[in-house]
Amino acid sequence: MRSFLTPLGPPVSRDRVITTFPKWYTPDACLQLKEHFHGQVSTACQLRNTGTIGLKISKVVVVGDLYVGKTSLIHRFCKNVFDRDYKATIGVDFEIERFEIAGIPYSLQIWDTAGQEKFKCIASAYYRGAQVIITAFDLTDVKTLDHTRQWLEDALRENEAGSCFIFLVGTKKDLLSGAACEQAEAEAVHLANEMQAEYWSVSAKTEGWAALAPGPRRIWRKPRSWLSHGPPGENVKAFFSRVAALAFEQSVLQDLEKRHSTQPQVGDGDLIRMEGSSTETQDSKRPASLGCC
Ligand SMILES: Nc1nc2c(ncn2[C@@H]2O[C@H](COP(=O)(O)OP(=O)(O)OP(=O)(O)O)[C@@H](O)[C@H]2O)c(=O)[nH]1
Ligand SMILES: [Mg+2]
Repeated sequence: MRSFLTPLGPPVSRDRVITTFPKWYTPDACLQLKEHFHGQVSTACQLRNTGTIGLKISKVVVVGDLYVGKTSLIHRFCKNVFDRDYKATIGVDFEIERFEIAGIPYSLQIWDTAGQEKFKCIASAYYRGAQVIITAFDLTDVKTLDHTRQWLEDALRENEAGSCFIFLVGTKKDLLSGAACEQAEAEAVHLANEMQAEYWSVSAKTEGWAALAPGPRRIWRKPRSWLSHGPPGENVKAFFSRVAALAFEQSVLQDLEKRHSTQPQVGDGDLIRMEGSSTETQDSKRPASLGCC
């Protein structure tokens, strides 16, 4: 099927290609339990009938207290780096990440906002038009979890109710283990349900094979730390893939619905034109978005 269809833009890096629907972190606090793309979305993607979605950039805003690790989370995903030194974000910053989802190009514009009170009014000016709101807190600091309610309220004030996907993200997972981690996650899952958010625990710090692998001549085995921490930036890539897939699917469905509602219905006009009854074909009457080129 793909071979005779025109490619939509330059290819993206391999680790930004999403072919199967990414899974939730915990079924106890997730936005959708399903494991596949919506049937209509899969069909539209196969036929490349996704309208302008391939050109669309969805806005994601990341909010939360200062020092919780918002910038670190974004930098781990977009640049695969981790900086131990704290440099407060002043106002806002953003990164654009390109994906290919079910064969269709798709981009996220990820807005990193300042957690410091003195920058709050600058940052809040950028909340509008978000398709995804990520509220971040530090798993080792319960105060920051309490504050996520307020951050979310502020972000929602600038957006239409019910129009955004909400995520609650516990950061610095590497600093907690065992019962302490379970306790922190249980509290967060409870709050996520209250907020109608999906919950994820992540670490921007965990290093992968690049830092842990022995010299190039020796046979490299999966480092022991991977067993508990996984690859670099535990859950970071999985989390953003989930964000991208949910936002993408919603965009395609909205686009299909919009196009369906603007299609002429039988009986809409004065006459029902029979096929071949006029020199003007039905195709020439279709809205431009349904054309093949
Ligand atoms: N151990 C550990 N430290 C982290 C992690 N993520 C961030 N940090 C550290 O936490 C500190 C704050 O991180 P930032 O990402 O700058 O925090 P921020 O939320 O962007 O802060 P503001 O920009 O002031 O709102 C830095 O010293 C980071 O190195 C993590 O996953 N694990
Ligand atoms: Mg920051």
